[in-house]
Amino acid sequence: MASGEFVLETDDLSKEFKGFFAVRGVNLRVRKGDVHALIGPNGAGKTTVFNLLTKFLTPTSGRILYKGEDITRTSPADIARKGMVRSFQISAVFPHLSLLENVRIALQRELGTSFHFWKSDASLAALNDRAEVLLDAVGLTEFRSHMAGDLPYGRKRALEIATTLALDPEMLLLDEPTAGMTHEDIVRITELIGKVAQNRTVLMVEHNLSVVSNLSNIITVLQRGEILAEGSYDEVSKMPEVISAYLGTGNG
Ligand SMILES: Nc1ncnc2c1ncn2[C@@H]1O[C@H](COP(=O)(O)OP(=O)(O)OP(=O)(O)O)[C@@H](O)[C@H]1O
Repeated sequence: MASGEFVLETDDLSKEFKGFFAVRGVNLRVRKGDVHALIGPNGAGKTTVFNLLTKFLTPTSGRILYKGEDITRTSPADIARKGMVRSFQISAVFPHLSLLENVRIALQRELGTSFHFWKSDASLAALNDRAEVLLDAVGLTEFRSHMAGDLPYGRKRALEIATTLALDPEMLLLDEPTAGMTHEDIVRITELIGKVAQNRTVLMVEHNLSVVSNLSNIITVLQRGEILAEGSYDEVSKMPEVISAYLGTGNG
């Protein structure tokens, strides 16, 4: 169904690697305003689905719709322009520039600025103000003059979120946002995602189930490339088929 209710939909999406279906017949429906998590045991196909949605991979068959529009063959850059942005991969952090400069560059990129426009002092000041607001939103104001490369890992990811937010995406795709983080960083980034999700739609692949239960209102569980279950965390975590998939004893 291509209605306004769903921001992102897949229609019988499949990806085959030399006879092996990493993703098979997936019909994903991401509702506007939801924080939707994609979970599943190792090898379930989460990363492949994510890469299909963000156009890092081409589907073997099926369609992807963004706000009702077929984007199956649209380039990642064009999709970003339509408002769907993948964090952590797209937004490069420049290690030898300060945090403020990193966010400013992202803002300039978003605006597709002509050089001349930004030559005026007023527009440069406006850019600085917006960069400060974004740094504040991710809790990095006190580090604004530090070089990005000097930041610890968790804060670097927060900076990446700030540069992603500079694009003002309607829909944010997060690929394992807490991977490799310390407990303290996880708490901080979870809070941050909760905050930035307030006026957007978020789809995230996440291994940490406590992060999933804290943040997402709907969860799709994948197993062997197919959707096994869907529902709230409370619902899916009680389903015997989900429990057995996670215990590695499920036979589908
Ligand atoms: N490029 C590829 N060529 C061949 N097989 C692949 C390729 N990419 C993924 N696969 C296979 O597809 C299946 C799904 O992989 P995928 O990485 O999507 O799973 P995942 O759910 O993200 O797993 P994990 O939790 O371990 O990251 C796996 O069996 C994997 O070996």
